[in-house]
Amino acid sequence: MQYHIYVLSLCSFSCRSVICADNRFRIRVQALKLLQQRRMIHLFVGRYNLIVYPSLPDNMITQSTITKDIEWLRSITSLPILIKGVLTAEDAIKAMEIGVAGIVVSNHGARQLDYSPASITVLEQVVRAVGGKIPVLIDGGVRRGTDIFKALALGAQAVLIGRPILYGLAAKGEYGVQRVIEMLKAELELTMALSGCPTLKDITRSHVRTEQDRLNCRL
Ligand SMILES: Cc1cc2nc3c(=O)[nH]c(=O)nc-3n(C[C@H](O)[C@H](O)[C@H](O)COP(=O)(O)O)c2cc1C
Repeated sequence: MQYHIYVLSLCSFSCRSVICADNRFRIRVQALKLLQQRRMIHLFVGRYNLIVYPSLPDNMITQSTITKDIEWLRSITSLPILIKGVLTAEDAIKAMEIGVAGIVVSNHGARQLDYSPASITVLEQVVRAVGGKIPVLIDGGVRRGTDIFKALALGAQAVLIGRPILYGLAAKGEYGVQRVIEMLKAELELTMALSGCPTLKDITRSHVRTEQDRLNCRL
C-alpha cells in the first residue's frame, strides 16, 4: 500500500473523517489559508499532524504580522509548523529565526504575483541558506518525473504537486488522480535509472546543471 502526504486546504469541502474513511489516504498536513479567522483554525488545529502556514511571496516574512501569527499558532498547538511561500535566502533565514520546522519554497503556483521567480530557480539559494538545519520542500511547476529529479538534485527533501492532481481529477476522477501519481513516479524512476541513481540518496547536485553553472563555466 502506498501513502501520500496530502495538504488539505482549510476551504476544503471534505472533512478529515470523510477523506480518511478511504484508508489509502492519510492526512499529514493542514494548509492554513485563513489565518485571520483564528476561531476557525482553533477547530482544525487539534486534528492534524502538521501545519503549513502560507506566507505571501516577496519578503513578507519580514513583516511582524507573520511572526506574530506563527507565535500565536505555537501558543495553541505543539504541531510542527512549516512556512510556505519562501523565495529568498533572506526569508529562509528569517523563517529559521522564527523557529519553523520546515520551509516550502513556493510562489503559490505563480497565481499571486506576475513575474515572481519560478520556485526551482531559487531553490538552491534557499537550500544553501538553510544549510540542512530544517527540511526544504518545493512546489510549483512540477509536471514530470524529471522535474522531481531536478528538485531533489538541487537539495529539496520533497516536492508537492498542485494542478496536475486537479487535472487528473477533472479528466478521470479518482482514477485520474491515481494515474497522475503513478505516471510521475514511473517517470522519476526512469530518470533515476537513466542517471545511474538506484536510490533517492544517489541523486546529487552533480546530476543537474543550472543557468548559474553555465555562467560560472564562461568565467
Ligand atoms: C486552484 C488553486 C487554489 C490554490 N489556493 C491556495 C491557497 O489558498 N493557499 C496557498 O498557499 N496556495 C494555494 N494554491 C497554490 C498551491 O498550494 C501550490 O502552491 C501550487 O498549486 C503548486 O503549483 P502547481 O500547481 O504548479 O503544482 C492554490 C493553487 C490552485 C491551483
